[in-house]
Amino acid sequence: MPSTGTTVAQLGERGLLTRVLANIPASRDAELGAGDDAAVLHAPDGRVVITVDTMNEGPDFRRDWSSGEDLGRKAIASNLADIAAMGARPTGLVIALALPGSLPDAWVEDFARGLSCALDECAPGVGIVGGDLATAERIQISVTAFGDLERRAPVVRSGARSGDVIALAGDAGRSAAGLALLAAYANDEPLEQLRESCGPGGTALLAAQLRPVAPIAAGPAAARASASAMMDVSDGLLLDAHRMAEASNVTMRFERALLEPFAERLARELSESPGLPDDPLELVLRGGEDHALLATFPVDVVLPEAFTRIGEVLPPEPSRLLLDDEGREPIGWDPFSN
Ligand SMILES: Nc1ncnc2c1ncn2[C@@H]1O[C@H](COP(=O)(O)OP(=O)(O)OP(=O)(O)O)[C@@H](O)[C@H]1O
Ligand SMILES: Cc1ncc(C[n+]2csc(CCOP(=O)(O)O)c2C)c(N)n1
Ligand SMILES: [Mg+2]
Repeated sequence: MPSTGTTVAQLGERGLLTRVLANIPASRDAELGAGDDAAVLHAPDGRVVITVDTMNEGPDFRRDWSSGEDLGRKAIASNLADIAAMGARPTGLVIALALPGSLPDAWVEDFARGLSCALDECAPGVGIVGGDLATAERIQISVTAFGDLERRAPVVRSGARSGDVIALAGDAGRSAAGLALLAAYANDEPLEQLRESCGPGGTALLAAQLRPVAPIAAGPAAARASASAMMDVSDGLLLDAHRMAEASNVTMRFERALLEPFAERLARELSESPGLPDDPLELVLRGGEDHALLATFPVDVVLPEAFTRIGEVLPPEPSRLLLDDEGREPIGWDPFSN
């Protein structure tokens, strides 16, 4: 993207809207898209699934690590994962952006490209139906996403039953491994150099952190296959599974042998980045931001293609979380204590 050297302040709200609106896809489900006071979205099921999530420069991302395109992609993955986690099909999004006046306009075009590419790749036909522009000292990105249940019941966190299989669609620990690489090296090395020194495996982990890809289609697939409970894993497998276990009043037991392939993949990808981190299985258990789908299914169900079995649901025990027979604490990401 050739930079014209123009800033957001020079472009102004109108100019910015023209730039942004020119580059974002429309939604197949929009009767009226962006451009008026509000949008009109179809709700074929009659019920609407709604979620909102905010990313703030500083606590949630750094501009020297994430490009505009990275953040556009991450905003789509993290928000559509919440819609998918209800078993719903995404129908549209609205995006509120607060930008510093000094931000180059190329950043905004880059961001819009990230939105479009991620939508094309993981939810074709879903688009941005509106948004809001404001100014702030640091970038804030707030996304509201909508979804349709297609006449199914929502797949809630409280539906896990003793005897169910626990399954995962998507990555575990790879995004956190990418963040660990950034934290360990990126202050001394430019990102390009870091990509070279950590090899293709490390580069893939950086991408998992900066541009996570969520298995959006797996959400409705799980619902069609009678998933009993589901959520996206944003704060870490143990912490999010603990939320599901509490809501369902069950114990979730993960099998070490079934998680080992995730840890082995991580170990391979980290092999050219010595000194990092100590135990890949701990990253699999505690790492957040992969936006994988954690679901439970009755034991006789054939798991949808995207899902891998990782454990089983037990009746409530003193420990809500077990790794084989060892009790585990719900340790993961908490935005207020990190
Ligand atoms: N400010 C708020 N007002 C009302 N409800 C809230 C507020 N913040 C969070 N919640 C609700 O609390 C629940 C848990 O929120 P949390 O952010 O942990 O989960 P989530 O929405 O799945 O997040 P993630 O984006 O990390 O997947 C959600 O149902 C959310 O709507
Ligand atoms: C610069 C920088 N600092 C920290 C992190 C880690 N981080 C941010 S949000 C989040 C979990 C999901 O958040 P939420 O629950 O709000 O959706 C995590 C693990 C990062 N990626 N970049
Ligand atoms: Mg969630």
